[in-house]
Amino acid sequence: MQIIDGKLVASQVLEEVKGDIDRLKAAGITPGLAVVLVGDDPASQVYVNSKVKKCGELGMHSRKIVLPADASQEELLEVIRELNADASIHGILVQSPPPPHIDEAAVVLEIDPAKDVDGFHPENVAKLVMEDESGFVPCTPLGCIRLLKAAGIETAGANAVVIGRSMIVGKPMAHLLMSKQSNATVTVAHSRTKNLPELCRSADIIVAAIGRPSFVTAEFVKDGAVVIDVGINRVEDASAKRGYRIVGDVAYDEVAPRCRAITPVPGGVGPMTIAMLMANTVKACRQQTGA
Ligand SMILES: Nc1nc2c(c(=O)[nH]1)N[C@@H](CN(C=O)c1ccc(C(=O)N[C@@H](CCC(=O)O)C(=O)O)cc1)CN2
Repeated sequence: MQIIDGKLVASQVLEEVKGDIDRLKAAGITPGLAVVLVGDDPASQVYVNSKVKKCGELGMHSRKIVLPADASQEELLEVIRELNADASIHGILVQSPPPPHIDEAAVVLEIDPAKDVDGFHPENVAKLVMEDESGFVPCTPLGCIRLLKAAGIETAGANAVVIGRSMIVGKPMAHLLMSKQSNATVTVAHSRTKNLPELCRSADIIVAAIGRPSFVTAEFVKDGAVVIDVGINRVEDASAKRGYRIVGDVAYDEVAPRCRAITPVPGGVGPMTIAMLMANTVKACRQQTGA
């Protein structure tokens, strides 16, 4: 059984990205990312700070904009319009989830698709479906594909089951797996899917992105399957330093012995999200500057 080391693969991606940034800077261009946070959700604060920190480590320009939890939709849209017009910013993202009164779809529509490094804008969604590589692909599924490649997993002809149909992971993941780059046969499962354990047992590759701790148990997994765990769930644990533990959507201890390869949580898909965000920002910078 192979444990796919997301920290290692992320560091390799970041090394490549750093080389690209150094070359852009030598040509007088500094890639810039703007990260917008609405509210004070502790997990979102951690992710936003990690993104800004990573920009600094790579020598990229960044702007962190924090709006109060009661900021209006119009205030947020105004911030995005300003960032769309800022030539030093090549990538823009609004940390998800925003507070409930914010219409996230409308916010995404306001972001210039050329700066939409999260790949959430309908123009980029269409490009993903049409396999137009000029678009931006959401960072987490892009990271999953990179992990499969790094682990030497053959996707062509494989039966893949993606559990979860979110716009941020499940749907884009399904498209990436069925694309001509991957050539897998894909089934998307969700909360209303019948006989889910049986369906998953037919899969060579399972991508768990359902957001429920330890949901995928050994009965879901056939011997020799590859399991990619996208879940990042906080579970209370008084004995843990932070008072909680991060667990995935997969019951790792019982599933891992059955697998050909599996991603752990933490240290699997999570670190890839930020690495692919940096890669998307450099791609956006290149496209906008022609460099
Ligand atoms: N606008 C966006 N919002 C959100 C995205 C996104 O891609 N764009 N993804 C997630 C959160 N996320 C980045 O934003 C993210 C989640 C997890 C990790 C990570 O490295 N996790 C570690 C564990 C971290 C911990 O211990 O707390 C791991 O799995 O090893 C990075 C980024 C939702 N929102």
